[in-house]
Order: sequence, then structure tokens, then C-alpha cells
Amino acid sequence: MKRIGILTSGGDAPGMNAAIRAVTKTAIHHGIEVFGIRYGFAGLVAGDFVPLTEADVDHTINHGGTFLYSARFPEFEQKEVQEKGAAQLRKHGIETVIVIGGDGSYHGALALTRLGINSVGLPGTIDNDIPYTDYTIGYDSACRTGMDAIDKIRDTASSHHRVFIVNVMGRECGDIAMRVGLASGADAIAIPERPYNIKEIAETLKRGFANGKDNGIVVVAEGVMNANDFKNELLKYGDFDARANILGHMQRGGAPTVVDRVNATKMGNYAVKLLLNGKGGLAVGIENGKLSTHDILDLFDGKHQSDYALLNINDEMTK
Ligand SMILES: Nc1ncnc2c1ncn2[C@@H]1O[C@H](COP(=O)(O)OP(=O)(O)OP(=O)(O)O)[C@@H](O)[C@H]1O
Ligand SMILES: O=P(O)(O)OC[C@H]1O[C@](O)(CO)[C@@H](O)[C@@H]1O
Ligand SMILES: [Mg+2]
Repeated sequence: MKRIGILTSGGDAPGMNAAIRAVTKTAIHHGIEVFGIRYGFAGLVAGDFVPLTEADVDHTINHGGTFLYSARFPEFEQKEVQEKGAAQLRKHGIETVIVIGGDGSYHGALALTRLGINSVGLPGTIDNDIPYTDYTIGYDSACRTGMDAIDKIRDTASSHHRVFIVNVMGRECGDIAMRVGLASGADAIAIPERPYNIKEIAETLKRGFANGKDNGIVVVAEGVMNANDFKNELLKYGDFDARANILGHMQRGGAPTVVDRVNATKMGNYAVKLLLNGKGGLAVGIENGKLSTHDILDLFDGKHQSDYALLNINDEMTK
């Protein structure tokens, strides 16, 4: 193997640059050239390749976003478009690819492997919704950002004796909501995978005020309901002064945390070694603190194991 390609795909996540850096520096130290493929699978098909040197990845470990840019390019689901992508790689002498992205991006990595370009997937998404990894790259940073935002929201909530309903990201996965909710001391957390009871949440908030609390915080994953709608539902059961706040894309930005930088570096380094050993069609993860690999195919059958104990702990303390 002489050349590795690397791309980022789907929603960006803090720590993607740290992974690109780790791949680049590891590969170069093994005498392998690295090509950055810009704009995900769209850039792959267009042949938007840039050679990466150690200088190119210097001072990137601390930056959010992805300097290779990302894209959603549904055309890559078509076999003939995938073949064009593989042809571009062959034309440039690139024999292997590392794909950093979410579940959708893994389909692209598998398609390339089936076309003879060994590819390895790294879990890059703030959602933490990938099977066989306890942490995705970006999840910890997004949680920190969500926690910081709610700390600030609580200051103003307290000053006005208000309830705030805060939407965090997660269309189908409540991991961000649970971890941010627990870390910011929320009165209630609502996630898409578990039933919730708005009347019960209103009772919890009322009890809090009756016991001398001066604020209420409800963390709601975006997949559950829009924060404004949730607020309106809540007001049917209690006469609160309430506001809704949607954190949105700010959760995808900012400097990556220590956890994300270290995980991204470990996984990027490991991915290069897998390719050096002729492996492909694999997804890298971190399970129980250790690097792991699984066939990408297994990921499509598997389901991410969320730590619902976080929700149970919060319920036990607040209900
Ligand atoms: N079935 C598929 N076959 C080949 N390529 C795919 C497939 N599904 C998705 N992709 C490629 O991966 C890209 C990213 O997928 P998607 O938009 O689902 O985001 P993701 O990787 O799941 O990340 P996130 O959900 O965190 O934003 C798509 O735009 C497309 O280029
Ligand atoms: O940036 P877009 O395409 O609006 O996607 C937003 C979605 O991406 C995610 O952040 C995943 O990256 C989801 O949590 C969110 O719903
Ligand atoms: Mg996805």
C-alpha cells in the first residue's frame, strides 16, 4: 500500500480534524502518502484530492469542524456513482480509504471495499448513535457545549423563576439529551427511545418551585418534540413562566474536548494499521475503553447500546 485517501462525510463533528491528523501523521511515518478527499463522497466522485503533509495537519487537533469539508451526497447510493468514485481513486493510485462519518457514511465505505478499495470507517458524529462504540468522535464535545449552554440558561432562568425547555440534537438517539441533562442537573429529560409523561414532568417542576427552587430545566432531544411545542404541552398542566430554547448547530462546533481528541487520535492511528495489514470493510470503535473492530455489515444489523442508566438515575433523583 502506497497511498491512503481520507474523507469526512455527513454532519461534521469536533474531533474530525484530530482524526485526519492522526491518520496523516501515522501513515507518513510508515512511508505512505495521504490524500485528503474534500467534500465527502461528492469530492471523491469529482476527484477533489489534495496531498496532505505533516505541516498541513499541524495545529488542527484543537479546531472544530473538518478542514476537508463534509457533504451529504445521496447520489453515492447508486452503484454507477460508486464505480466512478473507485475509478477516481485508481486513477490517482489511491488503494485504500478511511471514511470518518456516521451510519450513512459507513454504507459508502462498504461500497468502496466491495469495489476493491479497502476502506475503514471511523465513527464521526455528535449523535453517538453508532453500534459497537461507546463514544463517537464529537459526542463528548457536543455534550460539553450543551452543558455550558444550559449552565448559562439556568442563570437567567433562576433570575426570573422560569422554566426552560431546551432542545438538544438527536433525531433518533437520546444520548446527548441524557448526558447533558444529567451533567447540567436537569429536572427532567425526554428522549425518543423511552416514553415520557408531560403531566408528570409538570408535577416535578411544580414540586421544585414549592420546595424553594427558583428555576426549572427540561432537556428534550430534538427527535421527541420541538421545544416550543413541548412548552405549550407543559403549560396545559402548570402555570409556569416558561421559555423554549433550541440549541441547534452550535452543538456541532467548537474545540474538541480531551476525550474527543484522544479517541480520534487513537482510532485514526489504528485505522492506518488495519489498512497496512490488508484489512477493509471494518468499523473502528472504542468499547469499554479499548479499541475494537467490527465488520461494517454487522453495524447495519446492530443497534447502538445507549446508557439508559443515566435516565434512570435522573428519574430517581427528580420524580
Ligand atoms: N446506502 C448508501 N450507500 C452509499 N453511500 C451512502 C449510503 N447512505 C449514505 N451514503 C453516503 O454517506 C453520506 C452521509 O450519510 P448521512 O447523510 O446519512 O450522514 P451520516 O454519515 O449518517 O452522518 P450523520 O447522521 O451524523 O450526519 C451520504 O450523503 C452519502 O454520500
Ligand atoms: O446539519 P443538518 O444537515 O441540518 O443535520 C442536522 C442533524 O445532524 C446531526 O447533528 C448529526 O450530525 C443531528 O443530530 C441533526 O438532527
Ligand atoms: Mg446518520
